[in-house]
Amino acid sequence: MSAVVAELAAVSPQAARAPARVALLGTGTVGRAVLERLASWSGTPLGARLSLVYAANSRHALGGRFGLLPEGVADLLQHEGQPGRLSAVEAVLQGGYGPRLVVDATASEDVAAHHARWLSQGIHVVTACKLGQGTSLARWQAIRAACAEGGTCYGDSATVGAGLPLIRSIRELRAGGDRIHAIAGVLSGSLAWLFNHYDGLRAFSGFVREAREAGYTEPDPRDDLSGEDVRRKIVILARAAGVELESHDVDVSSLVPAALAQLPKADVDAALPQLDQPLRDHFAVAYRNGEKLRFIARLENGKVRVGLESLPGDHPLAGGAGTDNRVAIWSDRYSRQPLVIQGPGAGAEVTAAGLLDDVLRILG
Ligand SMILES: NC(=O)C1=CN([C@@H]2O[C@H](COP(=O)(O)OP(=O)(O)OC[C@H]3O[C@@H](n4cnc5c(N)ncnc54)[C@H](O)[C@@H]3O)[C@@H](O)[C@H]2O)C=CC1
Ligand SMILES: N[C@@H](CC=O)C(=O)O
Repeated sequence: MSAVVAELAAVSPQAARAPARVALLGTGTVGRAVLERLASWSGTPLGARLSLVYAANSRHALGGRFGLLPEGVADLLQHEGQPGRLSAVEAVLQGGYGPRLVVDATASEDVAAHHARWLSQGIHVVTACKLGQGTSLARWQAIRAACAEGGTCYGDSATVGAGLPLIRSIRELRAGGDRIHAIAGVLSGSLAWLFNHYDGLRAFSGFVREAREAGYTEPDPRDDLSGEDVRRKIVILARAAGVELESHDVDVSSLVPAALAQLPKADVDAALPQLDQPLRDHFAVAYRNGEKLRFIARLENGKVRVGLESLPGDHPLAGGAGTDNRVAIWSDRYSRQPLVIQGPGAGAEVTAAGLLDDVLRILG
């Protein structure tokens, strides 16, 4: 039982049994999968623990004091949703006894900027978005301080590895007295998928479009290809490991040519072929050396770098398939051979499951 639920139980057993009141922000690739998973819990003990009282995307919002049926939310949002304001979230979560939670399935800076405020007001936050903990050190510190102030939890498992037990393992090693010496690995599911499929023959841009259609990339695929998404993830892992660095301390080598980086989002798709020749060249060199291309993040001696590497086929970080993330962690107890964690690192279903696992962990 979490501290918050234990406190509620002490005040009123009715309060402790009340379902948690949940607001879901974002009904895109990940948000839709959250709704599907919630719908699959309907009529089960898991379903009885949560009541979805608010859902919103960037255009519409929908509140239901007595709970919304997850299976009907997408339709209702489109036909009956009203323009939403983030300030409405606190009001809609008020009332009733259950713990209050926001699930952030957006990639929105505005939403991330609200995390600390909600946490300090007693609202737990569970997020797939890395803009809360993976950007400025000041915001990361504010989130930690707000958790302490509000007696709340920040569920961040889905921010790195789409819910793989990465952040948790690092925290548990440290809680057991270990120091983290180094972390290295593939942290991008979309880039893993791209380099597991790219054959140097077909256009790289075609693979990028496939990865986007499959829901592996960020809403703007340049966030993956530029290494920005990986920057945020390694920053989150580094801070969890006790290295409190700033985002700009990370040395990132982007795959995005300058001309493509400057385009408005609407023009990106047509310009993706700008990636093709540089990637063909990288691939040709790696192929001649019998090596594989992998997009790697490394934290070593307090320094962090992110970029494309050409690795021997039998290198420990060259393995994996599909969207697999593969991360090696060296610590006091894993000093010769690292702890290696591998598994799908992108995709709607695994990410939604990671988010809802965090929700259940918080409810205890
Ligand atoms: N797709 C994946 O495999 C994974 C994604 N993530 C993260 O999950 C988040 C969502 O990703 P996707 O679902 O792929 O993106 P998406 O673009 O498909 O969906 C984003 C949703 O957020 C909504 N939104 C934007 N601003 C909002 C606001 N102010 N209030 C309410 N809703 C708002 C949009 O309308 C849309 O419904 C991102 O932060 C991403 O980094 C994390 C792990 C894996
Ligand atoms: N775009 C991200 C999705 C998960 O965070 C990735 O490719 O890993």
